[in-house]
Amino acid sequence: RELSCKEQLQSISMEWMSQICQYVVRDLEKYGICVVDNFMGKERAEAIHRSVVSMYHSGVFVEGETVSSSLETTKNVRSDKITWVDGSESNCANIAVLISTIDTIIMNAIRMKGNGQLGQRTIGGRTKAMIACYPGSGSHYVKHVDNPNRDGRCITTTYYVNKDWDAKTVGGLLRIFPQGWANQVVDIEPILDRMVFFWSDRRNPHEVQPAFRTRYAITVWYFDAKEREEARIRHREGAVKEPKSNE
Ligand SMILES: Cc1cc(NC(=O)CCC(=O)O)nc(C)c1Br
Ligand SMILES: [Fe+3]
Repeated sequence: RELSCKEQLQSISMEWMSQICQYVVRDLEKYGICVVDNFMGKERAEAIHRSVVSMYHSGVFVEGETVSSSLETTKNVRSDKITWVDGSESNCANIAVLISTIDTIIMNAIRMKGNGQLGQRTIGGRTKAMIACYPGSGSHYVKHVDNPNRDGRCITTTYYVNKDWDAKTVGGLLRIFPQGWANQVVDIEPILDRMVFFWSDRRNPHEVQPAFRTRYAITVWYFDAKEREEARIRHREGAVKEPKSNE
């Protein structure tokens, strides 16, 4: 019988889990960015890749909503296609395990901190998983901050499912411009089974450079409980326009 999600998670050795959590805590607090390779293991990563490709071909992806209010057309700001999943959809069993794994890492990283906080943030809730596809032929996403105006999102987690990706020939780098690092940039190749964690606020402006091959990424945003509550209150008063990317 198929192992339940819970059993699958337990099969992931606790040792691996605590190793990853130590990296996430240390790197997020020291650099604001953490990159973890071989996050789900090759078999599961390839299964997630197959699921995402078949979902893309089934036509459930839609044009990415621009979050910038400027009059530019969508094409100039970003040209990805997206779909939101919670993991219960058909063909998403492996994505459900990915989401549960990220949840477990974030929750254990906070527990490890002991003060119930990660980078002085109390994590409270998350979005669904947004699967993005950059259809190649130069599709990109201009430099932006995920959460410039305190909408509640505090950690961006992005998982890549691109097999045999070579950025030297097909581009598609995630380039982060970490605030406070002088003019250094962090270039991250969107390779299969790579997980990236970074603060969603103004500390990490980032862009997706033009990609010349179909490029998939799965993103989940984790909320800071207090900031999210404040955003809800402001939103109820109608002062804040919620960007589309929040579920
Ligand atoms: C919908 C949406 C997606 C993203 N994704 C990226 O920045 C690219 C990450 C990557 O694929 O390497 N960012 C924002 C602010 C919104 Br909104
Ligand atoms: Fe972004």
